[in-house]
Amino acid sequence: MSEVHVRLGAREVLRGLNLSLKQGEIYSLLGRNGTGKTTLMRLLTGQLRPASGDVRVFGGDPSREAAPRRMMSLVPQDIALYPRLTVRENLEIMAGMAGLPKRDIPSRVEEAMALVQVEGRQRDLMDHLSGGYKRRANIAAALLTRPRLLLLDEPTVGVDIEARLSLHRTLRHLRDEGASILLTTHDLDEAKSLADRIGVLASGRMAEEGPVSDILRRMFGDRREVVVTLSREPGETVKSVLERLGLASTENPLEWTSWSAGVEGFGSLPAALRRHDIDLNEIRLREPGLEHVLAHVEGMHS
Ligand SMILES: Nc1ncnc2c1ncn2[C@@H]1O[C@H](COP(=O)(O)OP(=O)(O)OP(=O)(O)O)[C@@H](O)[C@H]1O
Repeated sequence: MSEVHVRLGAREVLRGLNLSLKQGEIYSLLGRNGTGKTTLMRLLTGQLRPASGDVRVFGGDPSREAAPRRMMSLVPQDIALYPRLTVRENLEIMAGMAGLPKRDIPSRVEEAMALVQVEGRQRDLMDHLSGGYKRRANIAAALLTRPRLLLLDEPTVGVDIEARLSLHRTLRHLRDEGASILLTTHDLDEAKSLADRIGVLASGRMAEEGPVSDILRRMFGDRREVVVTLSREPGETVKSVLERLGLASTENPLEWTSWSAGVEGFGSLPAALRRHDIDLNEIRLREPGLEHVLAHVEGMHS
């Protein structure tokens, strides 16, 4: 999509957004609540049309043509299956609703269940499944049509670690088979380990985009976060000394941070802290991560 503008009510949610997904990649969309991640998904599924700009999926306009819509599947956050039917019954019904030929339904259901490893629970009622298995079944429903583009809205919220790892394996497998995968997540570890590229939405545009390691290098270079942990909560005098030394407070009153000039170390900071008799518990260097990228982006757009 290019130069996409969307207004919802009085809010201009997207303001000139550009996004291009590659074949065979996992792209993770990050951003604060309300930055427009769900809106972007609704544009791709054709449920919403931009006020201006262009949305193309496999060359077609998903809001006007059925062909691009048939090549994609959306996994919504809420479980969209019947609670009083079994996993298999649900998938058979969904396959019929998706318009698959009757003779293909049993094999497609088997295939989808195998992809998310839910075969062992196929005779269980949806209602009786754990959150993780419900999520797997929901994803299986999206895979029945063998989509070339898979959209997932926060797919691992509230699922246990086993289901999360299983889902990651499934998504990597689909990616390796050539599908494009776009997912939203607030879990930064997930984005880092899973995504080939991330995009950070802020102020209606993609504020940062690329492989995580490239963004970190571009944004922070060799710099490391210096984390100073005090032995006891600082009074006003100590606080002003810490601030003069270039340290910023964090949510933890004992923890103060700044940025090093490079990988070398702390510079003159330990000596300066000693000189001011500040009770130090620990001082360490932390590699910047996605949480720093988000804080940086949000700082620039707040
Ligand atoms: N129908 C609507 N009318 C007016 N404003 C809307 C409407 N739908 C959504 N919004 C607003 O548009 C903004 C973007 O919403 P969207 O759901 O796309 O955000 P999001 O990034 O998916 O949020 P979250 O992370 O909470 O899921 C929000 O501020 C939301 O309040």
